[in-house]
Amino acid sequence: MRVAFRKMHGIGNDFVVLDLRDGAPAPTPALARALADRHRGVGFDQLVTLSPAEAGSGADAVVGFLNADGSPSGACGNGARCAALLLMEESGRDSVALRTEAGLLTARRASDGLITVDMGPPRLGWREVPLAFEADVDAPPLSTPHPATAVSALSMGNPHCVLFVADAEAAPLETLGPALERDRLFPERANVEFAQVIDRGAVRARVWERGAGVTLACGSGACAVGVAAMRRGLVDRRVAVRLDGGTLTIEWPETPGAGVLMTGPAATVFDGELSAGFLAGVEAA
Ligand SMILES: N[C@H](CCC[C@H](N)C(=O)O)C(=O)O
Repeated sequence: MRVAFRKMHGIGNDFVVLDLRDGAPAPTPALARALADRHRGVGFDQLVTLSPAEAGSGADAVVGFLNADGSPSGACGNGARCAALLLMEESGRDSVALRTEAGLLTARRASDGLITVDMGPPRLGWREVPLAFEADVDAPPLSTPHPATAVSALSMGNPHCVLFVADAEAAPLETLGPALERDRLFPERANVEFAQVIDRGAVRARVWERGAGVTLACGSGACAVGVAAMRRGLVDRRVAVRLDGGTLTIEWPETPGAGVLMTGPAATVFDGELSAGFLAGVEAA
């Protein structure tokens, strides 16, 4: 069996894209983990799969995401931009629709070669995050001690914990990230963002991702940071979220039910094909 893939990234959040539209089998968590290995595999933060969309569903493809540890993710903003780029290049169109676990997401070309994805509305109920028990999502009772002045929990189709800190550069990502990811408040674990408001138009944020660890960027995390800061009245409804790998623009119109618009680049690195030996090694393990 030949398994072709495409390596892509969005401001350094990197992906292996597997096109399953020809009926190829879905990757197992073991294949994801082997592929994610940056020495013995290809290396990625998330594995992105493209599957055929049902006729008449309005979607161009069904897009799925697996983390480097093999666990599923309901949403992935940077991966959605990359999937959209692939589908736009293939079809020659300037807008596409992706069916994801978080819903039908529309993506379109923006100026300067960037891509905007409507990530859908944030989910702000405690059950939707989800939290383990009923609690205020704007003051979630974390068990893990932390240096934040304010905390917000919310879902963009995947769970996020946004911690507002005075200095994002000094945030202990490597130690607090994994502790907060597995805080008992989060039954499905959480992505963790340390956010420092710079001014009404900019936030500096650093990310520890559920199932992937420190990443250079996280699109859904940038949306979560933007939404949390907007809900607290700390920034305007359009904000630049500066991540380690680059900047995403997050806009959340005030219209009721509006989705969060995320704009940023997407890039193709190379196309490749997995060797029979690699696949056999995963099977045998
Ligand atoms: N890098 C992704 C998010 C991955 C989230 C994943 N780590 C999870 O388990 O929810 C993004 O650009 O939105």
